[in-house]
Amino acid sequence: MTSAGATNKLEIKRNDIVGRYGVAACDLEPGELILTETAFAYGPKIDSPPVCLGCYAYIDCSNLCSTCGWPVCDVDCEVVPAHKDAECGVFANAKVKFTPVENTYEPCLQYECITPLRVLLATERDKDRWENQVKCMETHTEERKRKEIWNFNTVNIVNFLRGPCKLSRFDEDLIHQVCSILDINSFEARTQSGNMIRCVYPNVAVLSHNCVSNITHSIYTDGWGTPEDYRVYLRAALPLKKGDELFAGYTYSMWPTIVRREYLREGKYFECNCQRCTDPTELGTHMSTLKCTKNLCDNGVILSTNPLDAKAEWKCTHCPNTLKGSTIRKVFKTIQEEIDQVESMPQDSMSIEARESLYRKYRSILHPRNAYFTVLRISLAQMYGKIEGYTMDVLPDVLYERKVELCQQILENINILEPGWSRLRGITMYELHAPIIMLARNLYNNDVIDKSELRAKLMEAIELLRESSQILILEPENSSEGMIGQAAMQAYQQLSANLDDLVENA
Ligand SMILES: C[S@@+](CC[C@H](N)C(=O)[O-])C[C@H]1O[C@@H](n2cnc3c(N)ncnc32)[C@H](O)[C@@H]1O
Repeated sequence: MTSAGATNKLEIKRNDIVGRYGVAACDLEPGELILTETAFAYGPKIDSPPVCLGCYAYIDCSNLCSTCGWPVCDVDCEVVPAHKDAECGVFANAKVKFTPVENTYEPCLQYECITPLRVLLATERDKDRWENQVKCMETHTEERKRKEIWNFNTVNIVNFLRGPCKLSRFDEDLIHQVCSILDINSFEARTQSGNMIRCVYPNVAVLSHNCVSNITHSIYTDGWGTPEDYRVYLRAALPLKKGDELFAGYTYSMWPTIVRREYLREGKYFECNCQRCTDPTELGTHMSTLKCTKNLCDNGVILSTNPLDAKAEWKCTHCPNTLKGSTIRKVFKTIQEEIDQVESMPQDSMSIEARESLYRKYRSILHPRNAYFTVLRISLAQMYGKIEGYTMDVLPDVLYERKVELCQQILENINILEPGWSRLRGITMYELHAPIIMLARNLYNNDVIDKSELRAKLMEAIELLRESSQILILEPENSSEGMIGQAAMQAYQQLSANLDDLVENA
């Protein structure tokens, strides 16, 4: 298979269960580029609030494009090709103006048509790619016809584009097909404004899902809205052999099984039966596990009797206590809502305390390695050392120790759930190196460790920086991960060059 920028390292196969899927066409090293491609089209996500149609930043909608009358930041964003050469001309010709909205933070119905419209226009502009790569993408049309989304799209996208937008040249089936292609196959990309958009990559989207993926993808953003913007790079995360199936992760890997499977069933129309989903302990990570809270129970844990059935009972390993699958789902929903609330707070000392307080609150019911603790650990590990009042230079030893513990616990789960060169591994290793150095210095200054132990600790930090920079240096230079990669590389070089002096003069 070839396409502009693609390589010959991906072979596309087909079976009756998943349809098309991808395998390695040759042996691959971790970090090795498998393929790169531009997006066929990209634009706002479903349920997007009104964002600038040039750069996707949140806006108050007071500035409108002088050609079409839809929201943009300023004249620079008006002329971004992704907007100017797409919906701008359609809306201007049809005199379809943006209707002001009361709350600019709420999802805006008028925006639902933007990305489907961009894809429709791309079917005409890039006919070959549409015919050869995009038209054949999975749509799950029959299942979707039975769902609410079908009527929603008929009213808000099909009728709107064919009616007021005067685009009757696109027939109803094609518009529905495009909406389905977007829902089943889109990848999310972070724009320079920090907001997420969705992009269609026909080759990368061939990969099947597995809850333990073996590839990584990075999306490069220059922000100018050209076809090169949002180019994707697909890489191997692990050493892979020719013929090995390549698996993407369609869900957040740190969600528990019941939540991942629900997302895949509702949004991607399949039941995931991977090894991780089948195992009640999630490959020994205990991401779904709860503690038994029965008074007389001695250290029992609650596990699903059949993780492939959301309605199956959950049972204690040590006592007769049982719970319904629906009860567990409700517990997870409540915890997720509380975490979402904390995550919407400004990142300051209060939000650190709010996370620690959630951590304490759920200690009696969740297994120490449960997914929601991992989610809290990931943000806490990145906040200790950065947030005002908690910067590295002022943290007491006990909080260096807390940061080390958080990072090590995250890495234990990453080793199993995101093996190889994952971004989260790179970031966590970077976060871990600093408290190790600070603690080692303090321990040495207080005569708790000697020079050889100090050297060993510094070498541990150097190794973390080496691995972190190796992973993150592959990320786009202007992304937060890419910047951490550059900082890790610099710190690695400096620390390696000065190790002897640092130990001698400590
Ligand atoms: C992004 S597409 C992947 C490419 C698709 N197989 C094709 O033929 O175009 C996602 C769809 O592939 C199928 N799929 C992906 N991973 C799967 C899995 N682990 N088990 C079953 N079906 C899967 C589902 O139909 C899903 O909606």
